[in-house]
Amino acid sequence: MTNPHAAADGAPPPQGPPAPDTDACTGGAGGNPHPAEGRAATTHPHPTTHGLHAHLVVTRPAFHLDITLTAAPGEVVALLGPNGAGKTTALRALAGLTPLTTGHLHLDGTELDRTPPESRPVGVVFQDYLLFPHLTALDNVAFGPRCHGATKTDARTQAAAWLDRMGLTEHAGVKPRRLSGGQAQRVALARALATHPRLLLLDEPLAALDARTRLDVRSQLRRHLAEFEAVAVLVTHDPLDAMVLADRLIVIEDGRVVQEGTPADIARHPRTDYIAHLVGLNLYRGRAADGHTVELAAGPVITTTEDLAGDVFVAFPPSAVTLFRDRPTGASARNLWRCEVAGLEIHGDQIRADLTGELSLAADLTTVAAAELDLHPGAPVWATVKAAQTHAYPA
Ligand SMILES: Nc1ncnc2c1ncn2[C@@H]1O[C@H](COP(=O)(O)OP(=O)(O)OP(=O)(O)O)[C@@H](O)[C@H]1O
Repeated sequence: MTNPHAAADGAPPPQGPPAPDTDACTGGAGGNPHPAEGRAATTHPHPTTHGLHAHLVVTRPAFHLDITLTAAPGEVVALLGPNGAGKTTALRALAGLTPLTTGHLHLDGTELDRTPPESRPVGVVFQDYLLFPHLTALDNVAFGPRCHGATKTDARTQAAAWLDRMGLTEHAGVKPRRLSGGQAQRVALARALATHPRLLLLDEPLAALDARTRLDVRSQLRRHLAEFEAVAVLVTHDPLDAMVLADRLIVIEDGRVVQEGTPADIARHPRTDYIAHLVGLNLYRGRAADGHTVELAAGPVITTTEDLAGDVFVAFPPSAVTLFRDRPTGASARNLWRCEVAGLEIHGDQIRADLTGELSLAADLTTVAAAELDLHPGAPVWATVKAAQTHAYPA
């Protein structure tokens, strides 16, 4: 983690910085962990409201990012998306490390488009923390305030208070190599917050932690973010991090926003295969023909309980699917499809069967049921889903 107050917070470049100390902050000497791709410096006041208002356009030979991003002070927004979607590019553009090809970036009414990273009121926590290896936890945190003009004593007093808030007082004199992943992550967060940023950027902040530590740090981070009064933008691959930490999710695919909303809304109404997969739902797009019947483009029909017209999505969880080896007779489910097992994998304490055929879908069943049905790749099966267990909504 570091702060792209770059020079100001003086985080080290990843490949190993010159050794700064808390007195060594001289506007750029500290080094930026992710060198800016170039920009001139100016800050223009702009009469927009508080918070973040950004239209980020970055064009590269093989990639085009074009997203609009707004967030109110106190709001935590997660950028979620598959590899290569443009999340990091968006974060770097917000930090000033990647220049905008076009668009704008306003924070609390000030235009930052051309403000260099070290002059932006922005704090960044990177997934690999990027703490100065030769400075103690206290001096890592004190570096930001020191660069903002605090005396050495003041900077250290502020840093001590931040470490205390993070529950790290007893580690204040420890160098990063002697900190656990979770502790280093909290020092990194303290270092970003110690400069009182108006925009906090977190790049996969929990990715480097093992599962157990991740659980603890996730709940601590949630608490700190709840207390943070400015805008926080989080980049993650992990839907759980996004759901737990963010007030609002912005899903990016191929450089564009494909869906935006509260975690609950996105989990219930996924609009792309990527999101449906993330939240563990089977998702189809079709046309509601007579209210309760949705005709899928690929052929089959799904019966739902919702009364809709026009283009719709239909979703249902793998746990709603019941499998039979022989065609069921007198089954109450109105949705019945002839399928074949394409693959089987352990999914928690269940077996997940991937099915192809009249409809492609995932079905969850117990290991006992899988054994009784003698499921194996290539096995023919009948899949049923009750209409009441499907959920349809306008596309
Ligand atoms: N400095 C760069 N120069 C040229 N292309 C780049 C650069 N950085 C990223 N890209 C490309 O831009 C696209 C978006 O990358 P980006 O890292 O923003 O995606 P991401 O959503 O953060 O992905 P991941 O989750 O894998 O980190 C990718 O195609 C990537 O290869």
